[in-house]
Amino acid sequence: MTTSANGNFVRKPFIAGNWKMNMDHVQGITLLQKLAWTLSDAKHDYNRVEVAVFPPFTDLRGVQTLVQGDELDVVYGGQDLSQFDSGAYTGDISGQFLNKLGCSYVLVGHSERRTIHNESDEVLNAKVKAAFRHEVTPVLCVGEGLEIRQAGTHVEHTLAQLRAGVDGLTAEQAAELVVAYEPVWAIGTGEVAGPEDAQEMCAAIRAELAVLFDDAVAAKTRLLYGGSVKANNAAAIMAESDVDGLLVGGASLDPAEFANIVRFESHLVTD
Ligand SMILES: O=C[C@H](O)COP(=O)(O)O
Repeated sequence: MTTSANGNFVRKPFIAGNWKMNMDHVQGITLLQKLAWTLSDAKHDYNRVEVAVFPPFTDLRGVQTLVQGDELDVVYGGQDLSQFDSGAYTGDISGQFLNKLGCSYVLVGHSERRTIHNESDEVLNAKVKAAFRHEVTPVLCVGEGLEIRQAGTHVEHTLAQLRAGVDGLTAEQAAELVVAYEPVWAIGTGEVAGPEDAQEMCAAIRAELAVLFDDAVAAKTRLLYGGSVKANNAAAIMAESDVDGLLVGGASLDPAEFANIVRFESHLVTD
């Protein structure tokens, strides 16, 4: 993350927990309550570091009720949305429904959607646009698999996904967008891309946004890293200048561990 002379962050850090297909609606409420209590005890400043959770769809109404009832500062979002607004699309969820549930964000093109559900760049671009249509901020996920990493074409591959995902967006939308770099080989495997790998890709994504839009957009778009993030590696990754946040999977299911990731600043090594 980049800080200005007064110590404030240039872009507000964004720490997000993707629960994936874990936590039914009862378990989800308990997890969120424990997270909120832990952060409250630690006097977490939500104005300084934004905290988001991405529960399964079936948990969202309960999460909304808890967030509203207890006036929590945690924001939340869906793990996917339809590229369509309504109609005969069995099993799909409209961005309008997410908006109505108070979702601030929605994941688009998570690697598990790209691989297991074969979602194409074209469909993902339509989903990004659908999210904006319904005033839900998309978190566009990009990243390479192991073979591409080993072939050394990971930057080119990931930038191609980025270009396809943001095609047709306005500069204003691109500045609001969040992009998550997730090397697929580092997801849920315990393999962590090093902070320098996260920085290499985030810098490349930012440079590409400057080409596709302009420098002002590139300076505003928040870029996340995701892949086996834990409390013990979060601070080092967040210390990289172009990394503005973390998309956390497994470790977000443990409220104490996730709260420690959110509080990465307390683990920063100072000279
Ligand atoms: O959405 C989160 C990423 O897929 C990372 O998952 P992970 O932290 O379990 O590796």
